[in-house]
Amino acid sequence: MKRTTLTQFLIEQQRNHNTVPAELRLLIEIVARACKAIGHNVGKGALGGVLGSLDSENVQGEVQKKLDVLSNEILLEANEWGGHLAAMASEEMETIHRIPNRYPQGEYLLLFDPLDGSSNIDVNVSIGTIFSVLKAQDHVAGKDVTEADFLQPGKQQVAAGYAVYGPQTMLVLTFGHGVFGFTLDREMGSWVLTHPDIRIPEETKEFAINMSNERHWAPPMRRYIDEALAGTEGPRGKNFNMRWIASMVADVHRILNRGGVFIYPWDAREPGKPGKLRLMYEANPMAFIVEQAGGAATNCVSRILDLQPTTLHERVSVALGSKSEVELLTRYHNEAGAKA
Ligand SMILES: O=P(O)(O)OC[C@H]1O[C@](O)(COP(=O)(O)O)[C@@H](O)[C@@H]1O
Ligand SMILES: [Mg+2]
Ligand SMILES: [Mg+2]
Repeated sequence: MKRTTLTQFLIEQQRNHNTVPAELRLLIEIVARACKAIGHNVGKGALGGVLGSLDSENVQGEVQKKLDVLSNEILLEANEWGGHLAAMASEEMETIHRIPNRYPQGEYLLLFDPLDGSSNIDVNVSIGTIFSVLKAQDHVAGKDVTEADFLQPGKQQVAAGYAVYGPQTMLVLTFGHGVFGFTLDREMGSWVLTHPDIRIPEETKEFAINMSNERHWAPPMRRYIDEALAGTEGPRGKNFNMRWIASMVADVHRILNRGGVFIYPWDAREPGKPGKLRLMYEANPMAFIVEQAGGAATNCVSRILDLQPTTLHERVSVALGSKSEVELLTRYHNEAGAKA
């Protein structure tokens, strides 16, 4: 079997589609290398002293795990000098991180959720890293990048991807021409293309949602799930299965491979907050990947990739996966005049 490594794949993409200029290729290779290092630390577990929490909280008031901080540092350090970046933003940092003057400045902006699924770290369940790449708009050499440069709708992403640290370590990427999955060959240390052109099945009988929040949901959300739970006797006329890993990366990875829908909706406990997940680090990159795999992604009302962000750490409701299901639950919200 012919083995295509990540480097070979990226060079081919550059030749065939002209979507991956050399600078972007280098950036992705550096992110991939950082993910390899994060995966290595994840794999050490208790032996590496990487489990457990720190005393600190991140900007969203969440207690930081040791691996949240370590993964953030690995990504920052790896990308500072070689990533053709103007600046980075992370779920774990209050403000943007400009590339220090001593390093060459580039034209890209990198955003990441360094460690997704933090609650699963200490119980040895799949976790991941999510990232998104934008171009700095009107970037003028020497001008300081600001937070405003990051506030671009997700449809302007030039690349997005995630790494999943599970039974296998995988990297899934899009540049806007399909979705490609690479498995880490742990002996050789190289990413090998194992899932070319991932497509999400259009129809599904499986949903992923945290059911413990049901009593707090808006009526259209309850309608959608109630109808699925009614099974063959209900309006959907079929039985549904449920899965919830509590790592978005792992749930989305399953959906990419066998279909399904992932939902983290608005709920009434914090009515002023649109949802739990972060638009820039979680929803946008995953929405780009899911659309590129033939699925759909909305905030239950409209397309995620069209949303104009107003702040770096903005939250959003998320419904993504098999197209027909996302369209149905989005229609229920729109018919009920629900707000996103
Ligand atoms: O704990 P809950 O409500 O099930 O939420 C799980 C969700 O929270 C997240 O863990 C948030 O990600 P972080 O670990 O990066 O904060 C998602 O990955 C996941 O889908
Ligand atoms: Mg996350
Ligand atoms: Mg995180």
